[in-house]
Amino acid sequence: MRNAAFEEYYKAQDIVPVGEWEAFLSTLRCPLPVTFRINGSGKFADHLRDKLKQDFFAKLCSGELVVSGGPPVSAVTPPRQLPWYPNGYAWQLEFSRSQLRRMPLLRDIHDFVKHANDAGSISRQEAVSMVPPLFLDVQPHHRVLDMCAAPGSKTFQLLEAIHANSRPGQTPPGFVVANDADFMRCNLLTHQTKRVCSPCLLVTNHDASRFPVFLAGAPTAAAQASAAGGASAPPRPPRYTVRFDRILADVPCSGSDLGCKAPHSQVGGKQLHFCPALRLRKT
Ligand SMILES: C[S@@+](CC[C@H](N)C(=O)[O-])C[C@H]1O[C@@H](n2cnc3c(N)ncnc32)[C@H](O)[C@@H]1O
Repeated sequence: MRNAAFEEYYKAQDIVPVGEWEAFLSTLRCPLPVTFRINGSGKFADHLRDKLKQDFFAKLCSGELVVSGGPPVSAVTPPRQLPWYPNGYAWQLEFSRSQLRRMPLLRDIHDFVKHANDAGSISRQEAVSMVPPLFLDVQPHHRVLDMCAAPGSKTFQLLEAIHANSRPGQTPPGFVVANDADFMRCNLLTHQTKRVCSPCLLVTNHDASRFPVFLAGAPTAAAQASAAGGASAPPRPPRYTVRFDRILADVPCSGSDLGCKAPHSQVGGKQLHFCPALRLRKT
């Protein structure tokens, strides 16, 4: 896992002290642990968390492991609950491939997580990616704009916050506008977020640097009466510009092949990978 161009690029950024260079590289080479989040909007979320703990993780910690054939495998790192994530819904698993192959209980856990992910009751998501929506402290009445939203793991969390504490069948007053400049990725975004089954979501396909102004009309008494089958021609409600209470701009990483969909800047013949309009760059 060496890439001369990558190293040259990062050295040129001058962000890693010389004495920490090797530690920096070896940290980058460590495989990421599997992390996942139980989807809090599902009505079985607590049940799922307890099942994982009791049926799988408790057995793992009590050493009930059968190893099938071959040389002994290294000790398994116990699953770790991410302590900062609410309700004990986020977990981290660190199994190597050989452990997974040789230990039936680990295989069962792996399959369970995979199927629960396919069914929409959990989401595989990196731990760092779970953090921004938590910091936004979204409340059910908030109007939220997720500017660069696809494939939608953070949108999912934002919607969960909008629906927090709502009773079954109740529609919260807030909403999330999830936007992405890439049409195909908007498709992915719709697929991912439809698992929340929320009427409080609008998916849009715009360049976030030229995001259109949203107009809304306050429902007048006449309009409400009309909707209820009363008056025939309600007057047009006054228009106002929608202001968002929370905005998430999860702009593309500088090294990501997703790239910015706004025009790139050219400096000295080199293309700069950042969103000029968003004035943000993520490394
Ligand atoms: C880091 S990803 C977003 C990940 C997403 N927030 C999540 O948690 O699943 C960045 C996204 O920004 C989109 N994008 C790039 N340039 C954009 C622009 N000018 N306006 C809106 N979206 C843009 C890309 O298509 C990509 O889907």
